Amino acid sequence: MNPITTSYPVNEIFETIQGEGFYTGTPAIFLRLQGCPVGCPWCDTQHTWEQRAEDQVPVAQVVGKPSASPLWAALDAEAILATFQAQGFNAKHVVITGGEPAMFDLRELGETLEAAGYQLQIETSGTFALQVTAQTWVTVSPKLDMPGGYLVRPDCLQRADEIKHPVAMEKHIEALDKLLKSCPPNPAAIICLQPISQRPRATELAIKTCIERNWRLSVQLHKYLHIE
Ligand SMILES: C[S@@+](CC[C@H](N)C(=O)[O-])C[C@H]1O[C@@H](n2cnc3c(N)ncnc32)[C@H](O)[C@@H]1O
Ligand SMILES: Nc1nc2[nH]cc(C(=O)O)c2c(=O)[nH]1
Ligand code: SF4
Ligand SMILES: [Mg+2]
Repeated sequence: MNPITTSYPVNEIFETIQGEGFYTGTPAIFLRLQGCPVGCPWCDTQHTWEQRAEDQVPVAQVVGKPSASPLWAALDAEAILATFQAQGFNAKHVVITGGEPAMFDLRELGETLEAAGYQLQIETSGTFALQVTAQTWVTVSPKLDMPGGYLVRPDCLQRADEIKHPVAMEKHIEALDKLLKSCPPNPAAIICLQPISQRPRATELAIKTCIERNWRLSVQLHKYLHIE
């Protein structure tokens, strides 16, 4: 008898260059999962917030479809791997994002993809308990005081390989300082500041603060390059 397999709501699968954080510049397959209740007002992917039954489609419609659509397909780990292979993707780095991918148990997916030679990265807000393989690179982009009312979990910050904080104003740096003081992160975690929506003042603030603190700048390279 087959064990029960986990099904994931997939909004998109595409191959591009990782545009954010530590792995910026790395060819990567993006797996975007549908659904997020956190509600960041400036979120790039608001089309992924709701998972509606009427938006479910066959897999063909989430591979290479226009990116800002709420359509999703239910795929298990084997179907996701088969899609990567059928597309002939070259990248061996897989970024699982969303939406909020930490709402799902990603261990079966991770084990399947790692067995096929892929390395995984998760992009998460840190507001749900992580269910990822030990080898998964964890990028936590903490979401503080967002409309959904979710709290950043100390266990996520301790597991983070990278903390990538979106900033536009001084108060966002202060909020990060307060968070890192109250919930000490993994001491090896790399800290990046990511300007919100390429705003010039946000970018200047991020550059200045990164130089002062010896943190890294993450500029969403894909937006400057006009690629997905
Ligand atoms: C769309 S989120 C999806 C993954 C997860 N929900 C999260 O927030 O980390 C992926 C990354 O994009 C960042 N992001 C979203 N909208 C942004 C914006 N307008 N400007 C800069 N970064 C943004 C998030 O902070 C996160 O690091
Ligand atoms: N190129 C590219 N890099 C990214 N890094 C994180 C992304 C995301 O939406 O999570 C993203 C994205 O949407 N595109
Ligand atoms: S947690 Fe991530 S996907 Fe959810 S609203 Fe915020 S940025 Fe968007
Ligand atoms: Mg994006």
